Amino acid sequence: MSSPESNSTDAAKRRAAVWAAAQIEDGMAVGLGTGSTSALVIEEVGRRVAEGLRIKAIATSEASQKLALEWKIPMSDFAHLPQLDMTIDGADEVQEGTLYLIKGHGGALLREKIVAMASKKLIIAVDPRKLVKTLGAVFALPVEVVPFGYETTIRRLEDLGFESELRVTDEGKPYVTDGQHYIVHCKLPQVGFDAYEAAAKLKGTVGVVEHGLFLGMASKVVIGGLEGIEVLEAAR
Ligand SMILES: O=C[C@H](O)[C@H](O)[C@H](O)COP(=O)(O)O
Repeated sequence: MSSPESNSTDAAKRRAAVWAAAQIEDGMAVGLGTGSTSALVIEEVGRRVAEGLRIKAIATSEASQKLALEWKIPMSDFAHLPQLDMTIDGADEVQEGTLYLIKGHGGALLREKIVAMASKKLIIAVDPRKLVKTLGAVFALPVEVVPFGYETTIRRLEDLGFESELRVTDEGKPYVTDGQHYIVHCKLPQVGFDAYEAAAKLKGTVGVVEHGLFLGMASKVVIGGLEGIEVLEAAR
């Protein structure tokens, strides 16, 4: 049986998802995110498509692609859609004020970043637990690495000051992403942390494919709540 807390979190996610899906207009090319909140967005988009909304979409993971096809959402790819009007995705953490994000605990950060970069707008749908004052307050930062030599890549991430741990499955095997990479969870320092500096250091580390810091990318963050929603806009 689910607890009252998980019920209220689910209701909050759904409110945020419904608002985000309502931002899609007829004829748009749309990126579909990954995770439990994005699954609710896909469900809502599927409902709107069944009612006649005409869109083309690109998914940020194999799981979201499968779900979108189950909902009969017309799916496409970057060979046919050079640019997307909007991507709707979730996040693990949203920093208050800056709207900087940590993403990737669903293992999809690389495709999520590629899709977000190809979108005019990135709308993030979350429940209130995701709002933080400092990035890394709750979650470690997922960093996608090449499997070859991951042990030495982890050592270099540690040398940069990030306490790092390989993500493993319940069976104790390395977690493998859709892109056949591994994920390393890096603890972010909570004092004197500079997100852009950290992002540059991570990008400059050989063996790192991409990291889950999404800085200056979110156009809007919609937070579902018990009563309704709140929409935060990025200061531009
Ligand atoms: O890789 C996964 C994504 O970044 C998700 O958007 C993130 O983990 C949030 O997922 P959820 O909506 O399930 O909390």
